[in-house]
Amino acid sequence: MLGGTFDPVHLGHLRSAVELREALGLDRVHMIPAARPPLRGEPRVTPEERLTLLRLGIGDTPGLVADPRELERDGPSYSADTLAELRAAYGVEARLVMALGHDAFLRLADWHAPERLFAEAHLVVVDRPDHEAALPEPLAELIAGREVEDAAALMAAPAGGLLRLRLPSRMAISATAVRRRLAEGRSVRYLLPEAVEARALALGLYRRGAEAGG
Ligand SMILES: Nc1ncnc2c1ncn2[C@@H]1O[C@H](COP(=O)(O)OP(=O)(O)OP(=O)(O)O)[C@@H](O)[C@H]1O
Ligand SMILES: O=C(O)c1ccc[n+]([C@@H]2O[C@H](COP(=O)([O-])O)[C@@H](O)[C@H]2O)c1
Repeated sequence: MLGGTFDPVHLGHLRSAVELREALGLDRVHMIPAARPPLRGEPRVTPEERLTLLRLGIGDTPGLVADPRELERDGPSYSADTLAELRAAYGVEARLVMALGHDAFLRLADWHAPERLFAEAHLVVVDRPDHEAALPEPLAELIAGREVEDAAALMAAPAGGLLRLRLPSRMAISATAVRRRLAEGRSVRYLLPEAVEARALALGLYRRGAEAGG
């Protein structure tokens, strides 16, 4: 699982998903837009539009799946609930991994039922440029004893481990910077997949003064 607000999806997300799949030998990566992301304000664009952009971004990429399941639940989009659904779908023996960037990882202790995340899945933390910071104390306690050295050690069990990964193509792309550029009418070429860029420009998504929801 690679969950995100995806407001909008960008090449940093998509390249990370491809490289995660390769590094861990995953059958597939479920990219799951958060309908109502728990720890941030309302996204600029509706969940349905963010899902449409994600589908366009993934296109026919092997092994990447745009997964709408969080749009089908009410209330905040808690990852613990999403992982429980994936666990029920794949069974107790499956290796389940939740991937997240280092910036999101730093807030993990504030998430809903963080211990449940480790009961359902492994956590893989992906390095992002410009996001190095010391771990807060509650997070250090939460992950104590969970960290493993490499993908093989992680995949020896169905859940419960933590691996930090530096993927080959670390990309300093953020959705915040993409939204700012679109608001200012500046180029987003090579930050977004072409089809996502084309739709964002055609609909005037993220344009200054545009309605939330595009
Ligand atoms: N360039 C990137 N490289 C690796 N991981 C990333 C990158 N951008 C985002 N992620 C990770 O993908 C997940 C979803 O990210 P999100 O949709 O919040 O994008 P974002 O670029 O961080 O957005 P924003 O700037 O709006 O906070 C998070 O775990 C985040 O850390
Ligand atoms: O479950 C939670 O409490 C929780 C709190 C914050 C973030 N998340 C998830 O983490 C992913 C990245 O979130 P964000 O806000 O960085 O886009 C996305 O799938 C969110 O639903 C989940």
